[in-house]
Amino acid sequence: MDRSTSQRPEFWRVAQRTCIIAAAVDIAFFGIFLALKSPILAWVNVISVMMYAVAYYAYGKRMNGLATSLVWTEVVAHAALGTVLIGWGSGFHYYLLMFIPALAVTMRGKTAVTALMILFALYAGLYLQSYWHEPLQPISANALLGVFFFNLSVVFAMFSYLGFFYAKSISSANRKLNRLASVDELTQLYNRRQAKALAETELSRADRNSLPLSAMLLDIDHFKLINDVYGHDKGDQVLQYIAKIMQRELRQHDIIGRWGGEEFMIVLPETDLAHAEYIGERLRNAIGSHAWGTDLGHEIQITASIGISQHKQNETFNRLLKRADTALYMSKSEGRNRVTAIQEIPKHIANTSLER
Ligand SMILES: Nc1nc2c(ncn2[C@@H]2O[C@H](COP(=O)(O)OP(=O)(O)OP(=O)(O)O)[C@@H](O)[C@H]2O)c(=O)[nH]1
Repeated sequence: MDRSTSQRPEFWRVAQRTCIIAAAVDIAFFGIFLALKSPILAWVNVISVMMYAVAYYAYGKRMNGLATSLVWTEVVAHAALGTVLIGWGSGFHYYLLMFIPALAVTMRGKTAVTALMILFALYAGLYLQSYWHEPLQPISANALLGVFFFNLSVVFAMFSYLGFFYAKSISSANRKLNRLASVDELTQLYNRRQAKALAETELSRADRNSLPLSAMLLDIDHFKLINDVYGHDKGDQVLQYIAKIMQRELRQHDIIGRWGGEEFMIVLPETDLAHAEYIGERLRNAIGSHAWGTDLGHEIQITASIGISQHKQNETFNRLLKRADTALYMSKSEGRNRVTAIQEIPKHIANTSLER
């Protein structure tokens, strides 16, 4: 039927649920029209209930096209018969209006415009028919008023239900999009863009409140070797598990982001250099002491190198990160599996063109 809803099973679940509501309304109508001595309309409702039962079953079996056609046929036929038999004042035509949002949401472009025009023609045609012709089976004015309010209430309730459903789908789609835009799929940590944005917010907060803050870069040692020897999947598993270790070892409000392939960036608010170094050691130990089993049946040693620096009042995030990066470079060049915390870039490194 459409492209937009084909990937949204919840849409079809709502359509299926609507069949139950509609069938319940038709059962009520069966009683009402028998009481009003309108047997034709009463038995029309029995056929409607049967159609909704088949549509419900078809939605359950994912025969969405068939189910939707049945619902369409029932609503159009019911609205037309109700209007022709007891008049426009019955309010049966309101049910047709429920197709406006349904069509606009589920169809696209010319198909949607054509379907909406057909719906308009049907609605206007029904009005003109009742304008030019008297109802075939009129009921008393009071009964007509009762039927009108019943129909109005049902349509009101269904519109509200659909409105809440569409609003819920939009906000859940937005949440998914935001998540996709800010989270790294493999590790479920913040991606680089989001980690940087959050880090910059924390930096301003630290500046405003004169609080210490440290940044840490953590890079897995010889990761290429892990991929080469044990395969890319094993490499992915290692990245995922290291993300878990970091989440376990760090505080809730620390920012952990995947900065690049096998490199992670961590911002530790309200943490000075000495304390950040202690946390870095704790992380390094947790990674190094973990039993990393392999499919080959033996364990491998995985280690990480860490570089840390503390934020200076009013400096940019890039400057802070540059020092943490230099510290990481020092950890790597001094043999890896170590933590280096610096507050100034050593002269002998500053004088060389360090580009990592
Ligand atoms: N499995 C996996 N590997 C990745 C991913 N992203 C990057 N890598 C790999 O990470 C490796 C990084 O290699 P290098 O930059 O040479 O670093 P290294 O081998 O860890 O060496 P040192 O950092 O110097 O200890 C490369 O082989 C990348 O292909 C990923 O998402 N999954």
